[in-house]
Amino acid sequence: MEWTSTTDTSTRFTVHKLTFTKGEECAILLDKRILPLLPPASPSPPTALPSQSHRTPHPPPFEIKDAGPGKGLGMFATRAIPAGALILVEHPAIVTPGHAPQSLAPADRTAAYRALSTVLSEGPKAGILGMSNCRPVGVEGGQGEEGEGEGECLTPEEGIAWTNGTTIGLTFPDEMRGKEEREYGAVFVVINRSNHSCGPNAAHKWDLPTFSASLYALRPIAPGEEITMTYTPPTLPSTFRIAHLQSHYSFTCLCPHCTLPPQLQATSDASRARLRDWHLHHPGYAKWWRDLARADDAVITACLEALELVEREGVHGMMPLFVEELCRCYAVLGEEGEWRRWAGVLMGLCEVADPGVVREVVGEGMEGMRDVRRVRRWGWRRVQRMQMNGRKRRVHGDPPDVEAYFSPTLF
Ligand SMILES: C[S@@+](CC[C@H](N)C(=O)[O-])C[C@H]1O[C@@H](n2cnc3c(N)ncnc32)[C@H](O)[C@@H]1O
Repeated sequence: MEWTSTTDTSTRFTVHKLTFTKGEECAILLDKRILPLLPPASPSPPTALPSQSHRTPHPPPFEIKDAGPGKGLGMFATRAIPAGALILVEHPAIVTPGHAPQSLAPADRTAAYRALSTVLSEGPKAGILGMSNCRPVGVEGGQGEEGEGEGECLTPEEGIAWTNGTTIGLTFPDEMRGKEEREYGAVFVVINRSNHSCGPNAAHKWDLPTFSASLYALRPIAPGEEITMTYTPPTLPSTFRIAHLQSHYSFTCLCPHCTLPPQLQATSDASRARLRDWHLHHPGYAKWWRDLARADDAVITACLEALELVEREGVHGMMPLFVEELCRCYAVLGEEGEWRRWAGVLMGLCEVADPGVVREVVGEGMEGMRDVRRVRRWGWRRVQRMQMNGRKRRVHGDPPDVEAYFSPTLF
């Protein structure tokens, strides 16, 4: 990829164009202080997907088509997509700061956003200007001081950035500490065609070194099914979600999770609140594994219950949290059948989303799958129980402390 310094739109911002190896282009409106910290121009291997090809599957498992009244276009599966599978890898077409340009004088703000499309070649420019814009576009050309209304944008580029911008991580210099200063959004011409659902079946992951995002399935997606993401935290109460989607994206969410009868809506909100606060109300592996006063199935029971709620509410993005806990529990209990079952689920779910967690749980190079005794803390609890029963000595290397035998809460 190649960086081309282009337009200084104000003392603070500049627009850069990045051209990738296959000719895709990205226009980036940046605080100048970030420039030296951008990824090097040379292509680098992806960090997100070490175990698989990081290219969009061929042919792509989706098509873009009309999504029905009021929804505009959407992304639809053209074949079955398994849970965790890669759907698409894409470079952004534009990147913009979330808030800072709003403080610029209208003329500078207009120039900054305008430059985003003018630096692009005709094809990518048409691609970006064809994206959805849910904001009214006000007076253009920097004369907008009086004309600016609520949520109004000065140029189509600004409205498109607001409607489609997906938060990405960049590297920031120390002096840029403010949360708002560090908020950058990227618009992807294909990924951002996916519409919202409060029970989404897909999510995306940003990879800074390759300057790309990977869209992947959160659960199995059937052929013909719409591929959806969430634009708002799905465990918030439905009234919050609906208000947020209306104010930010100008649509009323009519997904099945927001249009339940009142009684069922209250139950759904309560279930989502429980999932959101799970760590406050339920025992977790970290506090349980050495605590032999707690039942062996305490965390497992809680996780299985959580997974039922996840399934019922369609918030599959939370699944890996609980599946990881199950794997760790079954490892210390030395239950090979259950461990293999859940490790297989985790590997599928996290191949794209979080390969690091798979390495931690299953071991480097999946060695735990070949020999479970290589899994960290394998059978520790079982051995301790046998030892307590006088049948076996302590496992080599484990601490002989009293906490290992009794719950700290008993003292
Ligand atoms: C990021 S775009 C999604 C793609 C868009 N449908 C298109 O045609 O390009 C966001 C816009 O799509 C529409 N949209 C997304 N999800 C929707 C939903 N669940 N119901 C109705 N409209 C939705 C809204 O107009 C929203 O402002």
